[in-house]
Amino acid sequence: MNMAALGSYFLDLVYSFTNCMVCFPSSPQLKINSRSFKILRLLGEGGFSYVYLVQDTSNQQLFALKKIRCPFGQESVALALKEVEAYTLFSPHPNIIHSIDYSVASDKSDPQAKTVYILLPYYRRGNLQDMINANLVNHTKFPERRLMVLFLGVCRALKAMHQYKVKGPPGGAGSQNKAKKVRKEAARGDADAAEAMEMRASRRHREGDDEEEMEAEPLMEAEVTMSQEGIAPGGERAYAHRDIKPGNVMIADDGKTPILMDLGSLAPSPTPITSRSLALQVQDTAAEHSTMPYRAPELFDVKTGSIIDTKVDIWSLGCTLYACLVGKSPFEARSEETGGSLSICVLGGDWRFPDEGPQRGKQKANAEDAITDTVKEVVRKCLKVEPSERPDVDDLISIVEDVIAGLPEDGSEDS
Ligand SMILES: Nc1ncnc2c1ncn2[C@@H]1O[C@H](COP(=O)(O)OP(=O)(O)OP(=O)(O)O)[C@@H](O)[C@H]1O
Repeated sequence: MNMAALGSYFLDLVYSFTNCMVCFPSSPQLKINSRSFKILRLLGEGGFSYVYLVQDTSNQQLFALKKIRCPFGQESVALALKEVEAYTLFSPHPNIIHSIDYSVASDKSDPQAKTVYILLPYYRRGNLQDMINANLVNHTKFPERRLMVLFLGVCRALKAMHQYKVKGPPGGAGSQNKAKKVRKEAARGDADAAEAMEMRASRRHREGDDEEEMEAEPLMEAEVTMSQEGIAPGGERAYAHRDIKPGNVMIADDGKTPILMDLGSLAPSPTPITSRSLALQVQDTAAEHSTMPYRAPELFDVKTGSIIDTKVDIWSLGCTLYACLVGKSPFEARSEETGGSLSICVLGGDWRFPDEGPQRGKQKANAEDAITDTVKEVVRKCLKVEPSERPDVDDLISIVEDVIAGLPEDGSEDS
């Protein structure tokens, strides 16, 4: 790692420790496509990324800025840009995050290293995991109806992904040619030219003078878009999110609308597992992208001849709903209880609600803590070890709508 990269890495590390910028004499600033932002604080971090709260210096508007380090050249840039592409794919959707702008910055002293910045709307209420944590600390729980309405929103976001309809070529042939050009440039290793084009496109988009063209602008040698090749406009091209978990569901400012985020793990679906090497590759990708306590059993031990499809998300939804009801994933809960490994619990479908099993009598004592049977049934349906026994997203939506219709209004609608 060169000195500049080391310096930037160190700064990120300091931010992550301090989680606050006030200890610096003045707030650091950065520019995304000639627009200036003041970095206010670190919101969160993932494997190779940091998410900052930033403020547009021209109008004080707040945004979240995801900074993805790509130290390994074109391949890691393509991966980060795949995430950018995913943000534009489903936009606009009320329950899926969209990106506002992005840019790729070069490191002057290391031509290999790049940093991808993605500007996102800022959700001040945090995510479902933050709400779960608050419930655990305050000994409170989600009002069931409100929870199921949130859950329904997540299901609707997934419907848009699982049943994505291919759009026509926006921007026409011209922009398709540009797409090819950037791909060629990137392939030639002329990443700076590709980058300059992306930044110009981004600027045009922001200024609103060429929105169509921006939509069609190539974001990368795109796994996501390329997977649509050969499918006529209007035809279905399913995608699986592959990392559904409470931490990836933000809560909009109205307190009622869930926003599915972190589209970095999005992948075309289904994937027929035609060889042992593909099985291992899919398993490795799952280990990298899908959070273990929420990961479907078929991804722990990928079998040659099987098909991995969108049912992996239905499993993760079941785990997410359980976590909202109980405080942690069903398999974390069970492996802590039994001392067994998490993967064995997942593969065996070994989980239960806290008021079931040997402790039942004792735990049932507090009727207020009881989870409504119809809500439990939603979890049970999603957590079938055999993927084909899980409902698809349409079935799940109608099940959840029926459950909501049968639930009493929550006492106080906490906004
Ligand atoms: N738009 C946003 N508004 C507010 N907070 C956000 C936003 N985006 C991300 N965050 C915060 O940053 C954290 C990390 O974001 P994100 O999940 O996108 O990063 P990641 O590197 O992909 O992490 P993961 O390891 O979970 O995949 C989130 O859990 C959340 O707390």
